[in-house]
Amino acid sequence: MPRFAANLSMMFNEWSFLDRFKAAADAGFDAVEYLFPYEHAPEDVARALSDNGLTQALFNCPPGDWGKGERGIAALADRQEEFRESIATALRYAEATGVKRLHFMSGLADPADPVAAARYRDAVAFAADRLGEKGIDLMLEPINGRDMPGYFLNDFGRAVALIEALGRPNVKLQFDIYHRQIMHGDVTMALRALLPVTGHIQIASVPSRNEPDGEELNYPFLFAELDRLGYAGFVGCEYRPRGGTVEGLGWFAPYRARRA
Ligand SMILES: O=C(O)[C@@H](O)C(=O)CO
Ligand SMILES: [Mg+2]
Repeated sequence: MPRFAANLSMMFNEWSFLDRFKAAADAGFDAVEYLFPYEHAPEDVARALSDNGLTQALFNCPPGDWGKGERGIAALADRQEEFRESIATALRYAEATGVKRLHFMSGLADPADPVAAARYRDAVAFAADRLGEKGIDLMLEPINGRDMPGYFLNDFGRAVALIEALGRPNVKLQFDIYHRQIMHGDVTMALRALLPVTGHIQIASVPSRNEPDGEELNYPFLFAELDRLGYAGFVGCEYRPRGGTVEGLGWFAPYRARRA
């Protein structure tokens, strides 16, 4: 059975960030993920995890100035120093939370620009080395251009080609099924082909990005397929509930972990 991680950036928004951990545990999750923890001290995040018996599945490195529209800085010109600092910051939170995988966003840049491509590749190699020293995997996540117009890493094939070209065992694919379906479709065959390089999976219905309980994709089939493939990682529930988060957890009932 897949091990689900509640995404606290999208789910449980009825609670303040640090209270979402308890809400997720009460709902039956034993792992959480989110975009960014950086508005909170590392020790406060660590306490929210340990108080509620939760495992930190994943979070993102700082993305540049999110409020001004930045979506990562890895492929951007003249941001190398800030990028390196962002990795150091993320590693401080990784040490506090015990997370074993981190994702950093590529940024908004033309994928055909050779300078952006070289910067991104250098950034991945640099971060892979820093994370590898701590036993942490680096996730590369292709994101669809409808949700994030102008995003550099907007193609699964390109992400996998880079992972294979770099040949570093701790650089892996973040396979967000929602993005995959919008960008390329053929989800099941892609899971079968790419599972060896996949380090994290995320889910949502398509096209609404709500609960994974209908619309274009048959999630019960895909969850069974992950079991058939022997996927042992986390499945991040990165969806926006249609209404109340708890009220929308009907899809989760058959998979809910038994909690004391
Ligand atoms: O799919 C997404 O949007 C996220 O996983 C992410 O990291 C960037 O927004
Ligand atoms: Mg995602």
